[in-house]
Amino acid sequence: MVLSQLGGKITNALKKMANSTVIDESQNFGIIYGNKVDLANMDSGTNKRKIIKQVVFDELCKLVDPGVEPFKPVKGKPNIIMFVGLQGSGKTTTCSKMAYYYKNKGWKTSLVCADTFRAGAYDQLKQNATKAGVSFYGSYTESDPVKAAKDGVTNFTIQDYEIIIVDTSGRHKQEKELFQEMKQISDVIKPNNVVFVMDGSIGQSAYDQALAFHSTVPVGSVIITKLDVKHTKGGGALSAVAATKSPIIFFGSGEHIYDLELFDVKSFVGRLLGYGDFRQLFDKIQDSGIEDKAELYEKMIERGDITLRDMYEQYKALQKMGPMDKIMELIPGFNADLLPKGSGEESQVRIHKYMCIMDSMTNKELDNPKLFDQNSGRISRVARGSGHSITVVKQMLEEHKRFSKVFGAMLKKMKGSKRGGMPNMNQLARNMGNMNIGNINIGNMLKNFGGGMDPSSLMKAMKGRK
Ligand SMILES: Nc1nc2c(ncn2[C@@H]2O[C@H](COP(=O)(O)OP(=O)(O)OP(=O)(O)O)[C@@H](O)[C@H]2O)c(=O)[nH]1
Repeated sequence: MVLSQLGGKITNALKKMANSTVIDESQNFGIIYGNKVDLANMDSGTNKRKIIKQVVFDELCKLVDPGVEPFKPVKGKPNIIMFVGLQGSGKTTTCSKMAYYYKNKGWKTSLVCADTFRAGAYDQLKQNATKAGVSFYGSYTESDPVKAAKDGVTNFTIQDYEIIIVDTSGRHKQEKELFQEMKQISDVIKPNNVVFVMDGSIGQSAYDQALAFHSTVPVGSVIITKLDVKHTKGGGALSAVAATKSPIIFFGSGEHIYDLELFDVKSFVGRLLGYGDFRQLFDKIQDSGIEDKAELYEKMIERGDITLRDMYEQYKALQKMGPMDKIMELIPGFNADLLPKGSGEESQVRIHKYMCIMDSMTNKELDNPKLFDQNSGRISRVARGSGHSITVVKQMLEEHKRFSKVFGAMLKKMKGSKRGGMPNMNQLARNMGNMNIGNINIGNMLKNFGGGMDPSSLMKAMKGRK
């Protein structure tokens, strides 16, 4: 059976199983659990579904994990990373995302354009390098990709760059010449890691394509792109791992520079089987720094009030976590289809606007928003200073009032209560009925979690997965 079809078949079989009262052994699982589960000889009280689910999960994890340590760059020396993949797989975009990732982790990072084939590749990578805030090398006039790659790598090596990412042109396995050229680039720049980029929606051809690349250059890592695209589960990832015997290191979750997620085998398999992804969610929350703000929250609880400065800090953390719709998709059981299309983007833009406005306020105003009620001249001044209209500043202040009303009530309840006084989701949903982030209604969103769950158990559940 083609490996890429496996994920789909298993998911369907599990769904059938969930809807039936009797387990039918012909339901496809033989391929996965083989002789690992002896259903016939199990006690009648055994939860067979649970056991099968676990075995399927474990076996899929083994298929996605080749048992090879992923490449780790070494500090203080040039780490040359060469990207290869099919045309349109998302190579150029992913190179830039990876550069952004390493730059943010404090590595001296650069991008080299060795795609002299596709008109526009140079401009695309150069613009992305600017967005990512990393150095760029490329040439409009050089038509030899091997020379472009060599010059770029030499240029950055002598300047002590630690991460040098080389983007090459996309190719199909039929294109023998292009494959030869890719090999020449690899022979000349001697990459420490060759990354094979694969579109997550690719079907049956995944195995052959991956093999064609791996037999020409020493692929050491795989990145699966476009896992955010609807109905894309990334079953082809199993084929890519099988063909290259290399670990998947990241996956692409959108078109933006920050849409690159560290790959975790269990999370991925859970996602493949439709279980949601607490691990990713927890990592995002941790990266946002929200957890380091214990002191800030204690002060808020003590005051039972939220200032503009507190709101600014919350926005800052939200911005780091990325668009809201992407975060919500990671919550198991949450139906992301209920969110309006583009809602995540819109909320990011709005949050950015509001933060600019708050940047133009004085410390006194940030700590005491009531000052704006006493003197409307302050609103005009902030509008002028931030480059936004008076209407937008007023909208922002209204948003703060709503925010403060809802959370202020919650904070008052939390003060002095036994388990931190966290209300359950239904209570929160009622309180937040009027609140929006961008065009996402927070009240509706929380109702979607189901009333039984409370935020503190959510946090515990997430931590349990760590
Ligand atoms: N939704 C989504 N789109 C992506 C992702 N990664 C890349 N893309 C989009 O896929 C398209 C192709 O990406 P490129 O980076 O230009 O592809 P490429 O592999 O460099 O293309 P060639 O140079 O022709 O080989 C672009 O529209 C990207 O924005 C992803 O993770 N999610």
